[in-house]
Amino acid sequence: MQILEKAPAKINLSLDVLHKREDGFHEVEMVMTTIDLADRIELTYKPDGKIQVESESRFVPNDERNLAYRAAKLLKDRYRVAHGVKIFIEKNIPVAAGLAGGSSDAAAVLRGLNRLWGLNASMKELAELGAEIGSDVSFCVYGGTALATGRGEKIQHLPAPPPCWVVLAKPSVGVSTHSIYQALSLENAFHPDTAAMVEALRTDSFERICSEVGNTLEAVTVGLHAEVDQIKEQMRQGGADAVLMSGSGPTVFSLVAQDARAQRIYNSLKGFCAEVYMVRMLGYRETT
Ligand SMILES: C[C@](O)(CO)[C@H](O)COP(=O)(O)OP(=O)(O)OC[C@H]1O[C@@H](n2ccc(N)nc2=O)[C@H](O)[C@@H]1O
Ligand SMILES: Nc1ncnc2c1ncn2[C@@H]1O[C@H](COP(=O)(O)OP(=O)(O)OP(=O)(O)O)[C@@H](O)[C@H]1O
Repeated sequence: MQILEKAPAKINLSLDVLHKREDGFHEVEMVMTTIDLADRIELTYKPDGKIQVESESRFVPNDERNLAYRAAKLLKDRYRVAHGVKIFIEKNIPVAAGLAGGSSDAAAVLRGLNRLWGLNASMKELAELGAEIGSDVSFCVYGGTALATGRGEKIQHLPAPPPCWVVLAKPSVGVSTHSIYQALSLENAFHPDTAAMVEALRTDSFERICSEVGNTLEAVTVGLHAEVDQIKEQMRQGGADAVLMSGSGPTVFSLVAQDARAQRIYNSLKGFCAEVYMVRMLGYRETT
């Protein structure tokens, strides 16, 4: 038996860091939404009880360090499952990019194995398990559009943004989320207006969404990788409606309403950056 799951990337429309907690994590307020740039996860039943991971990508580990493996192991242990699985990951989301690629793979494995192994766990239970793997996994279990608080694991669903193009470009550097949070100084940091972004989504206002995008971590990553600012400037000059770095970066995305303008920004970045994508928002969540 085989099950296919799509594992979409996320972007942070806004990301505010409030303070550092005693457990070392930071309290955040993030508005996240999924986009149509996705890994494809193939789950094949294995009767021998083993978990095996395969991927053709040279950037992800094919062993227990893979977040997809960790998701399968957690589910197997917690639900005392005797079955096994072969997990094949078709990697399309750039790695260490601020797009939650690994987290989304883990979430897709939780959703897919729930079906393959017939566990009948609710989405809420899967999201709670996901939080044990990483801060972005709970959001990725549902996908769609949400306000994420706590360290990112407390999810409140929001309406999908109005349809538009998302043009993304990743500079050729990888970024460690841990080191960006470590380098953040909250004195004089920029704080986006989360409530205003939530309101913009609730009132379905593309203009307000565009004027409220903001990310506390952006200045830290820009300080380390000037390419991030160069890409932002190029997108602005191309006429993007909004431009922001996603997560801890270094990927920069722009929101563009007009088809021709999105295509022009995409073409202009292609000559400058190896990894450029032009995709639609997904916005809607998993409901089963
Ligand atoms: C940057 C974002 O991707 C934005 O969506 C998330 O905040 C990070 O999510 P993630 O990659 O799933 O993060 P985790 O794997 O849980 O944590 C990686 C590292 O980031 C730091 N971290 C992460 C989340 C958070 N709220 N505070 C933190 O300080 C911690 O140092 C942690 O060791
Ligand atoms: N299935 C996976 N896909 C991608 N990376 C993985 C996976 N499993 C483990 N990793 C490791 O996790 C690290 C971060 O990868 P990932 O692509 O999830 O980062 P990210 O896009 O910055 O995520 P986030 O936005 O959640 O911070 C990489 O160094 C990679 O080796």
